[in-house]
Amino acid sequence: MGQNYSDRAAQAAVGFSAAGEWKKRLRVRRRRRRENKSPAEEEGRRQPPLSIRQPGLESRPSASFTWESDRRSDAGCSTVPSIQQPCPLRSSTVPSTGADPRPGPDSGSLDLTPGEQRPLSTCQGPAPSTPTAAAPDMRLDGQGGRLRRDMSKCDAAKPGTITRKERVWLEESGKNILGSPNEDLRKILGDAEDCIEGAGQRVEVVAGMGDLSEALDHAVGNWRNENRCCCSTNHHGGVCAGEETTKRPTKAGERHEEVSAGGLSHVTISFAPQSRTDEKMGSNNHTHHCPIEEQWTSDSGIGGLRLTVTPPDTDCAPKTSRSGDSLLNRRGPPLLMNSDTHTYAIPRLIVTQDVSPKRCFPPSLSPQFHETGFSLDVPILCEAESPCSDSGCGGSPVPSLFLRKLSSSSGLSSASSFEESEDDFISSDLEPSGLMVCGPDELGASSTSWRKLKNMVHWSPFVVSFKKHYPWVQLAGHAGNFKAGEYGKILKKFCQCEQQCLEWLNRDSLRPFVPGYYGVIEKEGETYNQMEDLLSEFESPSIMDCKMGVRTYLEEELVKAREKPKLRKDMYDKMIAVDPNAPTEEEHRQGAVLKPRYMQWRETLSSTATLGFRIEGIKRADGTCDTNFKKTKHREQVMRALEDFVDGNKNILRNYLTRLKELRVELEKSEFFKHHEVVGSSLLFVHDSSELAKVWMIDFGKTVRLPNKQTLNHRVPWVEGNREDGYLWGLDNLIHIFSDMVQD
Ligand SMILES: O=P(O)(O)O[C@H]1[C@H](O)[C@@H](OP(=O)(O)O)[C@H](OP(=O)(O)O)[C@@H](OP(=O)(O)O)[C@H]1O
Ligand SMILES: Nc1ncnc2c1ncn2[C@@H]1O[C@H](COP(=O)(O)OP(=O)(O)O)[C@@H](O)[C@H]1O
Repeated sequence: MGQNYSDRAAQAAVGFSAAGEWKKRLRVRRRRRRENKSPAEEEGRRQPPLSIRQPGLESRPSASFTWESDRRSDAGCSTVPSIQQPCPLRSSTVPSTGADPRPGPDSGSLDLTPGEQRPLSTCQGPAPSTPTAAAPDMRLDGQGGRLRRDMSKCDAAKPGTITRKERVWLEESGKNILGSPNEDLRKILGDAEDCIEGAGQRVEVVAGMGDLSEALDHAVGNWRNENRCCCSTNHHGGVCAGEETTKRPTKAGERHEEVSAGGLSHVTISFAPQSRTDEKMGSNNHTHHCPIEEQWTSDSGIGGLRLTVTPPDTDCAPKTSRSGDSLLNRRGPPLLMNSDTHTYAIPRLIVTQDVSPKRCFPPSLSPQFHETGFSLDVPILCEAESPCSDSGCGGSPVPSLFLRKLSSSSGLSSASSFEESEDDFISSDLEPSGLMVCGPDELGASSTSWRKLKNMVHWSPFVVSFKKHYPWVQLAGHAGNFKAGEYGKILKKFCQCEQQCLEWLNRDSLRPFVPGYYGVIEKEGETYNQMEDLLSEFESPSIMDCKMGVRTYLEEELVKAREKPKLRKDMYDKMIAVDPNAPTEEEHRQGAVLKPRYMQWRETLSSTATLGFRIEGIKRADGTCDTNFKKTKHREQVMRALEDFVDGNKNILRNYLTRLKELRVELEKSEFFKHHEVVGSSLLFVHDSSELAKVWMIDFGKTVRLPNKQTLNHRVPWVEGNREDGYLWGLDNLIHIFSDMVQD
């Protein structure tokens, strides 16, 4: 902790270079490419099919599983728990098919996963009647009416077993339920967590498999954390375990888990509401919110896992169920064919190099801007400025206390805020270098200045080995913005705008596509938003950050730049590092540019303006990183980068494509998305050698709520004033590119 950053970086560098590990990996990777082998083939890392059978079923009520497959994408449906012997965990009231299973506020208990009680419907059996329309080849199975199964692929010989080819999904959300055990449990626990947020409740989780304990640890850790509250009611967790009849409350913060020989783990987690307000959170005005309907109704349907929530004695219970979101009702938006021809108007404030000198600015503009160029007699900001004051978090009343980005002065301390990590690896330099290795080899021990650090993180990924068993990579964004959290969580510098977005998004239909949000936390005098670490479920993940939309600055940034132009020397420096001829003569003279000018230069240089997204950075499983995509502009260049990212693996491409399409469906339905201008937000792509491939939306620091009832279409071209961001247009193009690559 007391160690200064340069010492630790130097130490890391020594170990790093000595091992020569990165270079070795590079060589292996190149060889693999030459031989056209996947990393899995090369390393023989594919997991053998794992078979877990529950002994002692007779004495201990549970469902049994046979886990037939390795870990795959949740979209791929290839991880198949087959329910061998459905068996009630305890006699509880299971709603009949199609019935609303939710209790009234006074009911004693709610079983969110009624699946264990019933066998899956057989191929021969009659389809249960259901209020929801079913396609001819589909019908509801017997699991409480909210789980759907494609019966057309059912194996007639083993009707109760879900085969590899089949797809089982939640009717309401369309989400596949097959996935890795940890993922399944996390989902359930995540749901429970949200219910708990409403008020004090008792949540019982019965995990039918011993190897789920890590996920339990994760969730219980989350719940136990007293700082996680994002509502005014503070909870403390008392956790006990064992047979239902031997539940014994323990001290808050403790967890006892009993894992039987058969691997059945039954954990009861009780949360008692406290009336006091969390003093720590006092400065941040958290509003208590009731759990919304989706959170009550989104069960997992996983046999063997059971979640029982005793509803609070409050009026927060949901009133209506979500309906009409069936997968069957999904509609795909039209594909855009000629994305490259799409053009957007460029606001007149901004001068790019190829703009005709005759271009003139409207008289409404500040006198600093006129035909002859900028008279740059405006203050020069030698350091990057916080967008929370300059531009970011636009629209939100953000006190300057909550800076989203670091100012130069706070940089060094923020860098050292990674003291929880064992090694800090910072890769090379301001100079974009194409393929970069995520190692500190090039980083001299003398590179202590914040300026240097900030730039390095700006231009190349920041790899941090959190104490918690896995490395964490910050591919893009601002140095010092992140800090290690508990296992599975990261802390990002507090930004009220982002907080509000994450809170809403965690209750929106987009929830599966955003990091879980765990409230505000204070650590060492700094305030952070605590969120899910999206890398934690992967092994040696490959990561890509794609910034979405046709515009990377808020409309209000333009307005501000006109009213109070500020010159940015740091942006000028970044500009000439890429292209010394990019600045105008005037800008050269001043050695500075305006932020929107820089941002727009970046947009037109890359694919942002022409495709509605751009690649910010890629980190591959072998440790190599590349952030030199500033000039990746054309479709073919993007395809090459993507090809390289997935190492030519079509299954991964396919899984990404499925996930992107699912995201698009949700975006088109989302209330949040309709009502927000989403600028500077990224899609984080993560996959690993098991071919698990997921995409999430991240970075909502410049996602701004629209006034009154204004809504956006997110596809139509932007003209200043309409606030359109081109997010969906970019996603359409991305999907189109992935589709073409899958078909190729
Ligand atoms: O990527 P490079 O070329 O380094 O440019 C960066 C990114 O556009 C940042 O966006 P993001 O945070 O999405 O990565 C942006 O922060 P904002 O999002 O605050 O606009 C920075 O503005 P400043 O923070 O003002 O420097 C700008 O300098
Ligand atoms: N929830 C998350 N889980 C894992 N990695 C994340 C998460 N959020 C951000 N990152 C990493 O940090 C980088 C920067 O994140 P971002 O939110 O864009 O930061 P900034 O606001 O500083 O631009 C991303 O490219 C990604 O590598």
